[in-house]
Amino acid sequence: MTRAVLSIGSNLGDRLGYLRAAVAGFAAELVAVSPVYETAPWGVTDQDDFLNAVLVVAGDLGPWDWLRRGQELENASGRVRTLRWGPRTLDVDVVTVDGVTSDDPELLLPHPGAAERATVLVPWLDVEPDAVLPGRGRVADLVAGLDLGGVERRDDLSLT
Ligand SMILES: Nc1ncnc2c1ncn2[C@@H]1O[C@H](COP(=O)(O)OP(=O)(O)OP(=O)(O)O)[C@@H](O)[C@H]1O
Ligand SMILES: Nc1nc2c(c(=O)[nH]1)N=C(CO)CN2
Repeated sequence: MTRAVLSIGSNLGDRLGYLRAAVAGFAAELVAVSPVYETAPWGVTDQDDFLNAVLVVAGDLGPWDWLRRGQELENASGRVRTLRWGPRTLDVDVVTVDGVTSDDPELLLPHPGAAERATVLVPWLDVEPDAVLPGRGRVADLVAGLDLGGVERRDDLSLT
């Protein structure tokens, strides 16, 4: 049994529909679903805004199973891999799995970008106010040090 925090995002096509498909894909393991945020793109800034959310999941699956399930859902969304950090129908990142650390490039844990990404930490904080990013500290403290401009909660959109 493991518990994982997943970051989901979309900025191409039916963004909310793709996020809902990700939620459906983890329905049996869902512990919590965050609000939806509309977020300005980081990395490659010349692309459309994303919708981002965070899922907490738990079940009889290991770290690689969470990754593979996420990749299956990305593929099912018709995701085409072009540019790094470029537009995508669905992205599923494994942020943490319990206290597991991994330096395998195919599954880096905790996700190395998470500590700097308001698009991950802000929705995570909504569902787990006491969350800790292993090795980096309390999510609330990390969020306090970030620029939250361009991260707007969309209470008119729901994943549940
Ligand atoms: N924690 C992780 N979650 C998801 N994919 C990971 C993780 N660690 C490594 N990877 C690998 O990253 C690759 C997918 O990268 P992808 O193209 O989705 O990156 P990205 O989402 O554009 O960038 P970033 O990884 O910075 O969020 C896959 O090969 C996957 O195996
Ligand atoms: N706002 C936002 N920007 C991004 C995102 C994302 O999920 N949200 N994902 C990216 C590639 O992983 C690149 N840029």
